[in-house]
Amino acid sequence: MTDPVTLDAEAPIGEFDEKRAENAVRELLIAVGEDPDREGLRETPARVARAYRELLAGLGQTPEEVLTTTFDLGHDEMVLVKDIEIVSLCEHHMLPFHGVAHVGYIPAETGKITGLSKLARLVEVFARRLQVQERLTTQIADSLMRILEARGVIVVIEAEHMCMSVRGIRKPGAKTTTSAVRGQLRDATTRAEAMSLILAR
Ligand SMILES: Nc1nc2c(ncn2[C@@H]2O[C@H](COP(=O)(O)OP(=O)(O)OP(=O)(O)O)[C@@H](O)[C@H]2O)c(=O)[nH]1
Ligand SMILES: [Zn+2]
Repeated sequence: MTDPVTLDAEAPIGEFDEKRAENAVRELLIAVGEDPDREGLRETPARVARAYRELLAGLGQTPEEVLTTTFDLGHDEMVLVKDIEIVSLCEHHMLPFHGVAHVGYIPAETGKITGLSKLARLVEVFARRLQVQERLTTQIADSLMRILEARGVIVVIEAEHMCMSVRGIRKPGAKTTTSAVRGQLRDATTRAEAMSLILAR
């Protein structure tokens, strides 16, 4: 069985079986006391299956696929994209958590950099899976280090978890911040500079 915590960033798992997902939703409707054949629910299993296919699309993608475009611009200082909106599904309740990711890196000495949109695509690859926020943060950071051979990486994610706001403890508005810092960005001065750019509004 795949270890969910160390889930290999390069290895997408399983195919999405839409028919099976539909059947499961139909079962769930029956389990909660609903009639899946009533007018309003007739198309619901198919809709929910399509929604999950979309929300979990990252399971079929690898970070290598999206970080293909690289340029050699000779730029060797930090590149930071802020406020990348994310929606992911928490693996404990399969409820969304949503917020923003800030992704920065110091390119390799060769100046190998990627397109700015690719950083947002990379975030999507990992967000569109069943996740915990910590692992999402780590996987983005580690794949940038590995694939771009970056000298340093910082990833900060701020998110609100529906499982904490609409059920359970019911604390809407509570935000969780996670960070992953690698390589030269661990240096106190560089890290402080990155954090001040991230926090600047
Ligand atoms: N560390 C971490 N915890 C998460 C994340 N998403 C959800 N959780 C937490 O996972 C925990 C699961 O706890 P359990 O006690 O097994 O489940 P539960 O009975 O539904 O817990 P409550 O939410 O406290 O009602 C909860 O504390 C959630 O808040 C995440 O991304 N990271
Ligand atoms: Zn949860």
